[in-house]
Amino acid sequence: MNNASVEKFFDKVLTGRLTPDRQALDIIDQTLLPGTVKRINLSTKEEIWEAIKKLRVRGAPAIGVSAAYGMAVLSSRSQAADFDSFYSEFKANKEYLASSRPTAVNLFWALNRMEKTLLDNRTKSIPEIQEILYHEADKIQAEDVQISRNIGEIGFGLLKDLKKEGRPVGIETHCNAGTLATAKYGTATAPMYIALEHGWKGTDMHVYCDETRPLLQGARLTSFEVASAGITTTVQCDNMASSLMRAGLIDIIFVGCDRVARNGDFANKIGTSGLAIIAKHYGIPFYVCAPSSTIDMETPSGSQIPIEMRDPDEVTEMWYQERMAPENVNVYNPAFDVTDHSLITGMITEKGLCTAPFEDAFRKIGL
Ligand SMILES: CSC[C@@H](O)[C@@H](O)C(=O)COP(=O)(O)O
Repeated sequence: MNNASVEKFFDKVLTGRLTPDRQALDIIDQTLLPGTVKRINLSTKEEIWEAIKKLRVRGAPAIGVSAAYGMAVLSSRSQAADFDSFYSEFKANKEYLASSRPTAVNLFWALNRMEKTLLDNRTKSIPEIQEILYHEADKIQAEDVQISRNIGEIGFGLLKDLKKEGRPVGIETHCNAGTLATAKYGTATAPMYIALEHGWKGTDMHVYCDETRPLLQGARLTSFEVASAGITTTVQCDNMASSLMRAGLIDIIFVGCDRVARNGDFANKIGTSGLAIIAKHYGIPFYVCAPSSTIDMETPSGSQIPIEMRDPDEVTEMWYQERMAPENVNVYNPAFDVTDHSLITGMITEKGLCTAPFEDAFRKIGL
């Protein structure tokens, strides 16, 4: 794939943007993928909340970008006559959007950043502040593109070291930490897209996407993205990871994260910790791709990360015509799990590669 076609691919699947009149968010509805590629507009606070809650837009950085744009759109409609009433409307909208999902820290990070911008500009007129909020959301979006690019360049360095003549580099990933989950390159997928930009062919890599039960982000989203970009792709069920690794097909694992605690423990899509444990057993390098906005120095360890529990129907009915389990059976359905820092080979941030001890490494990159 040449650079022009990589760019065309990105244009098709980009997640966070505004409509031209800036009155609504324009997102791809990820619940319909891969069968239907449909863009939808979100203009009310209820629509934005519902889209995040229902995973129409999902993935930690994309949730943050959407929340920032959401605050800019909602604030632009304010009829408030003075700063205090403008700010109290802002705070009510912020609190409402913050209640959509609990685990990905980027949501709160982006909302707090928008609030700080508003407060830093409190002496300006309301129309000026409304414009500044749009500008800040654009900045968050543009920074996310650059952050993913940097993560991709570092990850690409690791891929280059693994390249051997006559055999693709085997990469396993879990859930979707791809273009759909960010503003452009993804985090866990960024090394692959950057590899294409550096002239690798799609056949130089083989990406193994865990299907990612229960909502199948790996099967529906990552394989769709990566295959659309022309990279050799295979989907396997989550319980096949050990079999893949034992067969010698996996050289490296890249995953994303929803929140990284100060000690390096991190929450990511349910199933990630199991993957890390299996990788440790087989001696396969396990890398977490982490924008610094996902590292939460206020959370000491993984035990303090709030884990979202989701609707039991996602396990018993959601993707099938018939029920998959008896009516009223108990269901355990956490959306995320915590991986212990001892299982991580390295954490790739946009500011450099962090290795244990993680707290020291995070301090060194300015967190
Ligand atoms: C760059 S996205 C990182 C994570 O948000 C991703 O790996 C993940 O777990 C997403 O979960 P989801 O429930 O689909 O929002």
